Amino acid sequence: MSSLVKKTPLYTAYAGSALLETPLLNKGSAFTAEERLAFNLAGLLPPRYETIEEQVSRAYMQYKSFDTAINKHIYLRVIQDNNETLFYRLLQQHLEEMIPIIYTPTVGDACEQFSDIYRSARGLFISYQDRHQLDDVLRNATKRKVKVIVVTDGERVLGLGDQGIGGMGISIGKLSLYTACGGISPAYTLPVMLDVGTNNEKLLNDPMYMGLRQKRVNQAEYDEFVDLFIKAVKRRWPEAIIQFEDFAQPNAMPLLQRYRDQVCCFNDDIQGTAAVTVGTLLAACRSKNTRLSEQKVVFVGAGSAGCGIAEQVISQMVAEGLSETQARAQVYMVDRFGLLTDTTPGLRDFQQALTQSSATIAQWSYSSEFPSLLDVMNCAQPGILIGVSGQAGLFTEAVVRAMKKGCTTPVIFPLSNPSRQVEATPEQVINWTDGDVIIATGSPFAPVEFNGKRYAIAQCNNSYIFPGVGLGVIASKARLISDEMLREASKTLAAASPKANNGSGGLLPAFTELAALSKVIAFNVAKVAMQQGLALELDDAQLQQKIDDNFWVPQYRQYKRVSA
Ligand SMILES: O=C([O-])CC(=O)C(=O)O
Ligand SMILES: [Mg+2]
Repeated sequence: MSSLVKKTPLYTAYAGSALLETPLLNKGSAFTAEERLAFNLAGLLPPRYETIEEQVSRAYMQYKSFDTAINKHIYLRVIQDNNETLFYRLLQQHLEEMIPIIYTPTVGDACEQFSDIYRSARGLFISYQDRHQLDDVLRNATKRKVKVIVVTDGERVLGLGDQGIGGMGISIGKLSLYTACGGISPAYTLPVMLDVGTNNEKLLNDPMYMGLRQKRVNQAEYDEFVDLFIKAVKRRWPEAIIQFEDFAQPNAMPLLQRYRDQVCCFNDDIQGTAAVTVGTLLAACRSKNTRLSEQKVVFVGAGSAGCGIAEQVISQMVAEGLSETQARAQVYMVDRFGLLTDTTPGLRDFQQALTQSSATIAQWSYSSEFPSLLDVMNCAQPGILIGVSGQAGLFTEAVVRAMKKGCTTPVIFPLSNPSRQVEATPEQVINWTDGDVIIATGSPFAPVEFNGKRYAIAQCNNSYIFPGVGLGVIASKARLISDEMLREASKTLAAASPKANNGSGGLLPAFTELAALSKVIAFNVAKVAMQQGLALELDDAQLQQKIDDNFWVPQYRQYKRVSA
């Protein structure tokens, strides 16, 4: 492994039970004889010295003893809160099996049941009531040198709506992937939950609910609070990346626009999802010997995520040679009232440039006020269908069959998370297209057998993008995260597609390749940041060295004691 394995000892003043209770430092039974002596651990641990491999075997045996995904999740979180090195070593060895447990889909259940399954503290819960003491709150964080913050207000968690304080689950899950797949040391990551109340009645009436028991604060209070938070972060950790996660539509885009030129931040649901989707679309088009600019693309779900992807698709079409007008004419946004057209009332500002002209649809035959998804399939005959609606079942048999009639090998991405919110299951899509389809989902799905053929289901999830982008930003000390940097991440992902490169295999690399892929994404993204004058100036060898130096591997270091 080219990553740096730190051979130098780590000096710490922690000792005795305090050392065992510090998850970043705890080694449990792996503390050596000398360390047990030096750190006053005698008698606090069973006498046998174990290696991390032995600890992993026990932990895996225990993991296997749990029958349900949520209990496996709870168990892994307990290990994480007890011994982070062991947690990541266990994860590294069983990555494909455990990612769906610590991340989507199980993390959705963990968010919904957050207060019920709560075990111990992690990250920062910053409530609206703390707004005048944010510097103190940030100083209380157990991590001193924070490089990545994933912050949510829990208002739109995956496709599950307002989960209030339960949103903390998604911040924790994303950061676990930053470490497992992007090599960011857990010592540098901080999950944050901004608790401004919840409008979820079920939570407000739940005696177990641990968040503020009030309705969400009003818009002016909210904006002021978020602003105080961003400023406090800027004072405490000026270089930290702030990843906005699972904010509801009315806040997601405005917050991104307000802060993206001031602080090193991005919105994972808008920009991360757009980057992974465009990358996966490029791979799909390449494996079909076509170009994105030759396709008509239909989106179901015209929220900030759908519109964010649509704008990136348009940029890509323009980069391939279309005029902007041509590109926009090839993109169709459908929401619950039907196709967005220039006569649709009440459009949000980010939807306005994504409408179809009434002149185009005047030639269509449709019966309701605005063309339905099925009408769009029949009349526009798109080659690509993308679901970001958060609504299960919207890709009906009629819709998929109509699409198949109008094109060869449709590209269908039901992306809503977690699995139960998916617009159609891979099995349905494969059945309704007689197996002639390129498919990717947002949450993981098992391979599908159809007519003796096995279809691997690519997981088009932003986890292909953010760990590598984060690593690149940290390694190059980039000040901001530009669209060009994210576009480079998409291109790098597309270039790694086994199916596009070899004609067979998965549309996207396996999750087990993610650490290696993240390093390549980091390198390419950092190069773009440098070209744009946003980062340190490094030559290729220096940059690679920085990436390797920043790539943490889960191994115990030797400890030496310093007096407190
Ligand atoms: O967390 C995921 O799996 C993808 C994502 O950002 C979302 O659905 O909000
Ligand atoms: Mg999200």
